[in-house]
Amino acid sequence: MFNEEYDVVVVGAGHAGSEAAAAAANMGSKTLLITMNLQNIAQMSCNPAMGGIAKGQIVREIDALGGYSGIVSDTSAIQFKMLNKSKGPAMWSPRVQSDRMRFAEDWRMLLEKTDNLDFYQEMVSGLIVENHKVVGVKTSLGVEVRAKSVVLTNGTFLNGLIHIGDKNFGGGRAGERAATGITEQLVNLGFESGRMKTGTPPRVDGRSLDFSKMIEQPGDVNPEKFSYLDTTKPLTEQRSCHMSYTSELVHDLLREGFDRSPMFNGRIKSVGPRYCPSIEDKINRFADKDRHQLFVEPEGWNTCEYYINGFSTSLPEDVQFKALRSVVGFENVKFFRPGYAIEYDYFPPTQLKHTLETKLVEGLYFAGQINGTTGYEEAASQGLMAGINASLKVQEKEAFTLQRDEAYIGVLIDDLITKGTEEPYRMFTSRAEYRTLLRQDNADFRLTPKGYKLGLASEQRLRRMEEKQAKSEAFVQFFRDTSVTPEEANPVLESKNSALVKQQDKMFKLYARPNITIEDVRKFEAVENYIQANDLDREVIEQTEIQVKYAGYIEKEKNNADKLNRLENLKIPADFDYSKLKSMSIEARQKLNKIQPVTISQASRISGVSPNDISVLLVYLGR
Ligand SMILES: Cc1cc2nc3c(=O)[nH]c(=O)nc-3n(C[C@H](O)[C@H](O)[C@H](O)COP(=O)(O)OP(=O)(O)OC[C@H]3O[C@@H](n4cnc5c(N)ncnc54)[C@H](O)[C@@H]3O)c2cc1C
Repeated sequence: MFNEEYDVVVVGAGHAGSEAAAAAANMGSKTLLITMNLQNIAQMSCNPAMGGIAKGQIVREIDALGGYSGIVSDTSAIQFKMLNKSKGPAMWSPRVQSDRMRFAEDWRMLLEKTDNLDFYQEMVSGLIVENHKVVGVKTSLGVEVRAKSVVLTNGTFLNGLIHIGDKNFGGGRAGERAATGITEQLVNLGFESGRMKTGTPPRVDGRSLDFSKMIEQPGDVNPEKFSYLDTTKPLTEQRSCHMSYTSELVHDLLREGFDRSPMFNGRIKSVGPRYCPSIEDKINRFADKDRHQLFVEPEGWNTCEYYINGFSTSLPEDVQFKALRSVVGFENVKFFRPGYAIEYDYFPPTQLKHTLETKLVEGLYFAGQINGTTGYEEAASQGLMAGINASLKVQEKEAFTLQRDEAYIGVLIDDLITKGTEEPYRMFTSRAEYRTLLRQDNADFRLTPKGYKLGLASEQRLRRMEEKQAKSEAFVQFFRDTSVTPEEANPVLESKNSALVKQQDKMFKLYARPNITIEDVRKFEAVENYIQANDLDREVIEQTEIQVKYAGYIEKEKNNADKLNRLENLKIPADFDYSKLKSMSIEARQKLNKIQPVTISQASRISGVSPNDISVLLVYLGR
């Protein structure tokens, strides 16, 4: 392999790297995945869980395009929950608790079964760049591998520095060494880099916990799953999580270590994820709160290791231990691993194009935490897009990007490259202006045809999606066409305190009422007969319900998106020099020159660029 030239070399086999390698190889590119430790492929560095609010939608999107994260999330799940089920379907977010070891193993097995993919365990210490074009990588042992494109997915490893209390040491993750060389070389090549930080809670021995004192958190009664393929199945058995609380006493014990906290004594200077604060940060910032929730999450089917969600900390280990022993149910707790914080290098993502290719070095792509994001799902989706585009570039095909109204992945990448990020970026539903369109139930409709066209999504995947679409459309039409008599409708309506009908009416109208559910309309003989005769499954029924109840909202959002897309089609010439637009604000000129937006719409999303600046640009471009 040392003498071979690869189409795509992926550096790092975390969530981003694994998806990137799978995508490139599945699209027919000769791919090499180089990572520091082949035992830790797709290792979950922090909590053993996939999905959650907005992140669950991303996993569904990855799956719909033909990535592996959804499949592995299903095969390694120990508990499933559909979050936000009491809200509208745009907010429904699937989440699984995962078997950490199985997750990594299943990923590795899937990758090993992937054609065109080679593996190599070593640290990449530099890139080979000729005339602003990447042509390969160098490893710390001095091995040189030639490549037509390179995807960097180094996660938290670049000059990683781990902190526990007043101790710190180099590392990319506890027990794994940091990666050196790459940042320094990229900075010499003209890249801007920064530092971010994140943290993780202690892991404990479940045999030392008293679960009878905690509140049980079981999974859903009717669990669903991530993958649209029928090769994975919903769970038939699940493991529960538990909940406990910190207390004033726990907070006082934690405060005893504040003078040795790297967060408070100036040792950690970089910014951490705002929405995943450490326990010391929560006590400090929300001093009026006398308790904080802790979720006690099993790390797998068979292990007794537990993850203490909500207790992320870099306080000294003795302080962590003493405080945790004062939590109800934790009186005899034994530690597996203490919590810690880590600082690492990242590269502000405004240095990237929509394809995740760097603007400075041709053929070089960045994906995952290296771009300033946080989270497995955010990383995996970027990896998928970088792998796809690296492959397309080598094959001299048109680039593949997703727009903001097409996918959360489109929102994520557009936000990163247009606005940049000063703190670890995580996805939220509120970041998507078209979230009614970007639901977890329809990611296959939105993306599987695109994935199929790319050669990533299989024929089987496409057929399943087409069948679901045809069946749900026909069922919606059935409700539009079929009437129900007052005799049949009124007992059902009365039971739901819904206004009665005086004459025959279309079922669609009744079903569209907010408090009338599928269980209610199934009481009409014609509906139940239709379901049985057409063998409709849960997915088709759910899809139909959404189409009936939310048709108006969906239509409105589609119209808004269409309006935006008109602006999206107004292209700006490449390397446009904004300094000549003197009537534009200086800030806008500087930012536009730096980011080089591709369309007027993208330009309008850059912070510091006002509607007035956009008008100046439109006039100049003769619009
Ligand atoms: C302590 C800690 C706490 C975290 N807390 C949270 C949290 O609370 N919430 C959250 O959403 N996310 C959290 N994360 C982040 C989450 O783990 C990442 O977002 C996600 O794993 C990023 O995926 P990635 O693929 O970009 O990188 P990683 O998963 O970090 O994978 C990087 C891979 O690249 C390899 N690698 C790196 N450099 C080289 C090199 N030079 N040569 C060869 N291989 C290399 C590594 O061995 C590793 O396999 C935390 C991470 C850590 C370490």
